[in-house]
Amino acid sequence: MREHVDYLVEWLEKRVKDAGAKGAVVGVSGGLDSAVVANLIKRAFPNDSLGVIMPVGQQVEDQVEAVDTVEKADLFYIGINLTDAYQKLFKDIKESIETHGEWVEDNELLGGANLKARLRMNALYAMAANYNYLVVGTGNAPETYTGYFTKFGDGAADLEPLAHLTKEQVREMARFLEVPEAVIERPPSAELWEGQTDEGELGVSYDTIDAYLRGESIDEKDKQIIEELHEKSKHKRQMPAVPQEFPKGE
Ligand SMILES: Nc1ncnc2c1ncn2[C@@H]1O[C@H](COP(=O)(O)OP(=O)(O)OC[C@H]2O[C@@H]([n+]3cccc(C(=O)O)c3)[C@H](O)[C@@H]2O)[C@@H](O)[C@H]1O
Ligand SMILES: Nc1ncnc2c1ncn2[C@@H]1O[C@H](COP(=O)(O)OP(=O)(O)OP(=O)(O)O)[C@@H](O)[C@H]1O
Ligand SMILES: [Mg+2]
Repeated sequence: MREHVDYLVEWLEKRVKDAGAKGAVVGVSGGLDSAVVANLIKRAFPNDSLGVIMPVGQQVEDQVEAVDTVEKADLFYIGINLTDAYQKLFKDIKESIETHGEWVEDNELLGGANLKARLRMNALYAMAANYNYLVVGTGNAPETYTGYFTKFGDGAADLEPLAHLTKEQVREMARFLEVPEAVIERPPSAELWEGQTDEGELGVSYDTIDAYLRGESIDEKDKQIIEELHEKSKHKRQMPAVPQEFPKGE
């Protein structure tokens, strides 16, 4: 594990240097993936790394696991409460649509959830621009494969050091990095609405997706779910589609 961590730390250092940047920033949620990235960027850039805690609907100090994560990693951090920004933007969008068109109640929950993720992305890029840092994402292999992230939200980053790791490997790395035990044991959640868990929403467990990605045989029903999620989310792993050049003379 030590070699793998060293490899990722060196990879981060090289990518940041090649970009002409000074360091790295990550959003820290109190979950496993961002805890690992927080520790990696602290190792790579001891004096040029930043964690950002961005609650919506809570105070920064109430994000106990996130605060514990940055404190244990000795990572410099900034808290920004995005509650007011989120509520204002959500209300303005909803009122404008209601005035000029039709608000679709069924899409409200997911639309609001993705708005939170994209607001965090905005804050991270503003931080990165201020400090001349790169934004480091926290996507792991099962999330990337199934498209379980908000396009241009938490899916928007300059570097993705965990993209090749199964959830189990991320957990092992977290143990090696001495991430707080409470963070390692929390059920993975996007926390975009009350009671949301990744596995509840995906309909399949990370253990099963990990096994699928390792090439092991899994239940046919689970395989179908995973392959469907992968196919439906193809657009999230590609650049936006562009038309072929308009043929000359037509
Ligand atoms: N075929 C296609 N080609 C090109 N673009 C396509 C498209 N289909 C949809 N789109 C576009 O993509 C949009 C839908 O994608 P998106 O906005 O991402 O939304 P969507 O995939 O519907 O939702 C995001 C999912 O990721 C989960 N999530 C989000 C954030 C964090 C975490 C976490 O684990 O922490 C999880 C969230 O709970 C939810 O299940 C559409 O509104 C449309 O604009
Ligand atoms: N309250 C928050 N403050 C700062 N960043 C956040 C917050 N909530 C989500 N994020 C960012 O969005 C990312 C995606 O969330 P996701 O739930 O996939 O990862 P995680 O919380 O780090 O780990 P887990 O999947 O185990 O919950 C987080 O890693 C983090 O970078
Ligand atoms: Mg989480």
